[in-house]
Order: sequence, then structure tokens, then C-alpha cells
Amino acid sequence: MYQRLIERGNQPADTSYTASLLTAGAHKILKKVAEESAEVLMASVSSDKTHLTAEIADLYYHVMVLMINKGITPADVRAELEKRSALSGLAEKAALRKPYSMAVPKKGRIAERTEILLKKAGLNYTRRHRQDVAYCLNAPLMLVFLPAHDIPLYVGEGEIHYGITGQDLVAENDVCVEEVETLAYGICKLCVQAPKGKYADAEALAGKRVVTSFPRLAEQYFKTRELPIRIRTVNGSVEAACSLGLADAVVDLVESGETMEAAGLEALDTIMRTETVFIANPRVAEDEFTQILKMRFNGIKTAEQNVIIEYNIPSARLPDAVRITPGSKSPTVMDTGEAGWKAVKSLIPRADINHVIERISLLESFTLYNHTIRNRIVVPPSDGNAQRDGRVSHTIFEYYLKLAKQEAGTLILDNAYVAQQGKSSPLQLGISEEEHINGLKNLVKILTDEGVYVGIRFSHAGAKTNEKICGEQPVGPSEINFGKDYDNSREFDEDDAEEITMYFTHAIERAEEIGFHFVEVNAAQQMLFDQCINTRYNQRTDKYGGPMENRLRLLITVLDAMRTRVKGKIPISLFFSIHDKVQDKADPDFSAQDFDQFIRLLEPHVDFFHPITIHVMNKFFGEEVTLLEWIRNSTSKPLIAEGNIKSTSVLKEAIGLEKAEMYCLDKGLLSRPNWLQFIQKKITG
Ligand SMILES: N=c1c2ncn([C@@H]3O[C@H](COP(=O)(O)OP(=O)(O)OP(=O)(O)O)[C@@H](O)[C@H]3O)c2ncn1[C@@H]1O[C@H](COP(=O)(O)O)[C@@H](O)[C@H]1O
Repeated sequence: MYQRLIERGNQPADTSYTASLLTAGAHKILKKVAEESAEVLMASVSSDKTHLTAEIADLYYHVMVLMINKGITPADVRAELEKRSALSGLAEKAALRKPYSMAVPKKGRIAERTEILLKKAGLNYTRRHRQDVAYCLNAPLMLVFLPAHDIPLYVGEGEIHYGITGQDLVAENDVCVEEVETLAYGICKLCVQAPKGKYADAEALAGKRVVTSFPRLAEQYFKTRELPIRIRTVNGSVEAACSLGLADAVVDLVESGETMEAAGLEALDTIMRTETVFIANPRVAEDEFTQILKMRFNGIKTAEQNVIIEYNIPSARLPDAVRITPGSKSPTVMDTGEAGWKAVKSLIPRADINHVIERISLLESFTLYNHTIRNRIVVPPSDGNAQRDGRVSHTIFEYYLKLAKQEAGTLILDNAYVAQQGKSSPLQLGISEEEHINGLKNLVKILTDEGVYVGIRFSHAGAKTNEKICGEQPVGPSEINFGKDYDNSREFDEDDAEEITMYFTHAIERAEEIGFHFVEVNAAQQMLFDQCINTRYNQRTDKYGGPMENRLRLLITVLDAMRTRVKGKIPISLFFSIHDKVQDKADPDFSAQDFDQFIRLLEPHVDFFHPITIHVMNKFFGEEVTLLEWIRNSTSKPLIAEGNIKSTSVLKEAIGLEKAEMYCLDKGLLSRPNWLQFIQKKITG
């Protein structure tokens, strides 16, 4: 019935009562549950059994709908009931029977986690100070606190029924016990370790001395490999044996590897992987009480290893969500109450959580400045194939339309010149004139209809152009010559600065009219603002030169004027680069402090940052951090990551940093015919 109701719930709300309840949500369902409960009460007053049965059926139905709404399954309820019957059984048996005994670690690595496990399993006890025995108040169980390494022996050959200890210690003791349930903590490996670089492998230890506190396992290991080894036993600080001249190699446990590393050792081989385990003497292994404990420990382990994730997704993407959400069961899908959206809920391994969130978040929609964007993939501008007068060409149209149909999330249209004066190449797209508007309007309308978040990058070439292209002598922060294809620039003055600001404000006005969702200001690629920032080009000593705040003055003035002009309605992204300044030493003075200041000064004036580096994973300023990590430390504004993301492995690495909101792919990756499906397959499995 539960399954059937889930199916009904997925039908349109106007065709199914169940769907309409689920669409209306918990409040409505709870109201119904309350009404039906009252009706059951009233019906039970009379002797009309048929009526009462009908009312119970109504209540039963509405409770099931509530369960679906809350993501509770009949199996959950059954498990809860079984737990209760087991508990009451325990209490009864406690009164009748001599208690079972369980040895638990008295101290050491796994003692604390074991105490937590017992408490979570509902085994309540009070342990008096310094006493090694405690009785459970609500179960027929006596706890005995013993050293972890002695526990297997007590359980295997003594009077103790159960134990909690390491699998390594069970194996070392060679006793007959049942491993009833592994407990997923105290996880480590027993390894053969030797001084770094001294032996190629464990075979090379033939004839050498080995020290360990696991003599039996070590002996077994070397014996099966027919390696003559002299084994000595010590009880602690095994790693020190090599440096203190007692051994050539050791056999010991490794968890993080830090102790081994600090002792100058390396692992030559792994003898066994081990974790904490619940063991029982074979004579009680099949007892009902053993099964109850097993079930409870297993339940705790499952709860700790899994987590419920819940997210909303457009209905059309549901099959993707179901595919990329792992879990023992298929995810539960519910209505959100909003047309075209579904809620997905699933129990997944805790270890997978980041993975899943990353998969979901890359390909699922998210909200940025009140706009829902269908995925986090950004397509960079094309290479500029506009008409000679800067209008949109057929080539540009086709290029972006294809990417939109392939479900790109965000498109940043070409570097568009905001003024003829700032045009940098003959076939560059323009947004400087009224005649540019219509073509862009058509393009943006079509792209928006396809579901894309569309932006345009505003550019001013500054000194990096020539008179033939831009119609006058180029203007730059200083007199600059970029080489034979460019003309010498003249230094911009106050009037020029005002004019440049005006060009950008007119451009954003046009962008608003055209219907762009956002604009991006180009402060990279050696364009005007990049020239201002870079001391190699900006040699001024007035208010536009020298300290970082001066070098950013024109850019900040422009950003503020743009924002004021559209009353902040269109988000502004800042595109900037850094590798040329730092890594290529084009600006040898550009320091980490400069960069921090750069972000801090610009932060209030932009809505998101779009940094580009040669490779998104490159590390900067000798600090072993990527640029994304560095920026994220100084701002919470959304980031677009870009830098050689031409393979899914680089994309995965960039996502793994968990610092960016969007990922701008390299054209190489986008040139595959089915790039989205390819990424989907590679990233989401
Ligand atoms: N890292 C562990 C570790 N992890 C899990 N366990 C489990 O914990 C069990 C109990 O170990 P304890 O040393 O706490 O037990 P004990 O012998 O009763 O306690 P002590 O008398 O030594 O205090 C082991 O048998 C393992 O099953 C570990 N036991 C010991 N270590 C030691 O930690 C060091 C290495 O750790 P890393 O630096 O993280 O690699 C080495 O010295 C290891 O011997």
C-alpha cells in the first residue's frame, strides 16, 4: 500500500487525492490525521464495528501519507517495534537469568568509542570509580573492563561470553571466538615497516631482525614467504626499535601513518586490515541475546555510516538525480508543492556525501541573485567572429545556440567593446552603438528561451589596439607599446576617465534593455583595467598610479557608475587574471598583500569574481594554495573557476576544492559533440 501511495503521489495533484495531500504538505496532512483520529475515537464509542473499521482505515491511510511526507518507511516502523519487543524481552530475561558477561577495553585507542557504542545501544550502566565490573540496568549483562589485547583470550578460553576488541588482537591470540559484527572504528593496518629507502620490499628483509608486539602474525607472515627472520617481542613504542638498534624492521599498526613517518620508516607490506569487532564465545554465538546485540550494533553502525540527503530538483532532471544518488534503496521522490519541482530524499553512505553533493551541485540547478541557473557549467566567450561593424553574426548565433541546446548553464557572450575607442580586433562583438542592440536582443531571447543564464563581457582595449581598428590613438594608463601590431598609446586624463566611465554605463544600460542576466567587466587579458593594475604598464604617479587603490581607481569608478545606472538590478562579475603578474613575473612587484588588497578593495563593488589562471589547480605565493582557496579566504561573493579545465579530471579536482560556485570549461572540453553527457558520465558515474 505504501508503495502504491508513493506512485500515486507522483501523479498530478488534480488527478489523485494522495498527490494533492502530498502537494499541500505536512500541515494539511497533519490536520487530516488529527480529524481521522478524532473520528476513530467517536466511532469506538458505538458498537458499530463496520463504522469503526472504516474510520481506522481512514486513519491508517492518512498516517501512511504522513510517513511518505516525512520520509518514514514501513520498515522503519517495523524495526522500531521489533526493538521494543526485544527490549521488553531483555527486561524479562534479566529477572530470570544469570547475566551474560562482556569484556570491553579498559583504556587505550578504542575504549572511549566502545563506551559510546554501549550507551547508544541502550545498555545503561554505572561504573564506579576504579571498578572493573559494571552491571547493565536494563539488560542481563555484566561488563568487565580489561586490556584490549587480553580480551580475545578471556572470551575464547575463559568465562566471558562476549568481547569488544581489535580484529588484529583476535588474530594474534589464535583463539576460537566468533566475530559477530565488525564495528567500523579503530580501523588501521598491520604493516611491515623498515627505514625509508633501505629495503626494496619485504623479501629483502631475509635474515634480518624484526621487532613487534604481534609475534604470531609476524611469524606467520614471514613463514609463508619462507623468509628466515628473527622476531623479538616488545610491548610498546615498537617504531623506536630500528633507530635504537634493536631491529632492522618492525611489524606494527598504522593508522594515519604519522608515527611511522616521524620514526623515518616506510611500509613495505600490509599484513592485515583491522577494525574493532564484537566477538562471542561459540557456545553463546547463536543465543537470542547475541542476535539482539548484533542487531543493535549493526543499527548504530548503519546510522553512523549513512546520512539522509534531501534536495529539490526540476522534475525533468529526476532520472539524473535518481541515477547519481547512491543508497541501499532507490531515493524517495515527493512533490514540493511548486509546479515542475520534486523533492528527492535518500539514505546514502556518509563517506559519499561530498561526492554526491558535488555531483548534484555541478549538474543541478541553484540560485544566484534570485535567478535559478540550471547547472554550474559556464561556457567562455567565443573567439570573436562578429560582423565588421560589431553586430552579431550568423557564426556567433550558431555557436551559442548549439551550446545552449546542449544545456550549458551559463553563457558569457564575447568580449564586447563598450566604445569604438576600446575595440581591439576587427571582428570583435560590440555593445557600443544602438545598432548593436537588435542582433543581441534576438540572440539573448533565444538563449534565454533555451534556459540559459546569459551574460556579456564588457571590454576596453586601452593601449592594446591600433588606430586602424579603434579609429584614434589608443588610450592607456601610460604611454605603452604592445609591439608592432599596436600603436603607442597616450596617457588618459581626467576627461578621458569620465568618458570611459560613460561608455561603460551606456553599455550596461543597453545590456539591461537587451535582457542580459549579468555583465562581466574584463580586467584581464591586458585590456585597459589590467594595464592599470599592472605596474609594468602603469607608470603613473598621480591618483591613477602607485598604490593598489590608485591603480584600481578607474575600475572602481566604472563599476560604481554601472551599478548606479541600473540600480543594482544586473549583477556585475569581474574577470581578472593573476598568473601573468605573479607566475610570468610580468609584474614582479605584485605580492600576496597586493592581491589581498585587490580583492578587499573590489569586493564591495562587484557581485561575483571570475578569476582565470593558467591552470585552476596552480598554487600561488609559495603558500601551496590555489587561487580559488586564496580568494575564498577574503570574500564570500560567488566565484567562477577557470583555468585549463579541459578534462573531467581537472574539473573534478577543481570541484574537490569546494570553493567556487561555477566552473568555466575550456573550449577543448566543450568541443566534444556530447560534452554534457560526457561530463555527466565521468563525474556522476
Ligand atoms: N593507531 C593505532 C590504532 N588504531 C586502531 N587501533 C586498534 O586499537 C586496538 C587497541 O590498541 P591500544 O594500543 O589502545 O590497546 P592496548 O594495548 O590495550 O592499550 P595500551 O596498553 O597500548 O594503552 C588495537 O589492537 C587496534 O585494533 C590502534 N592501535 C594502536 N595504534 C598505534 O598508533 C600508532 C600509529 O598511529 P598513526 O600515527 O595514526 O599511524 C602506532 O603506535 C600504533 O601501534
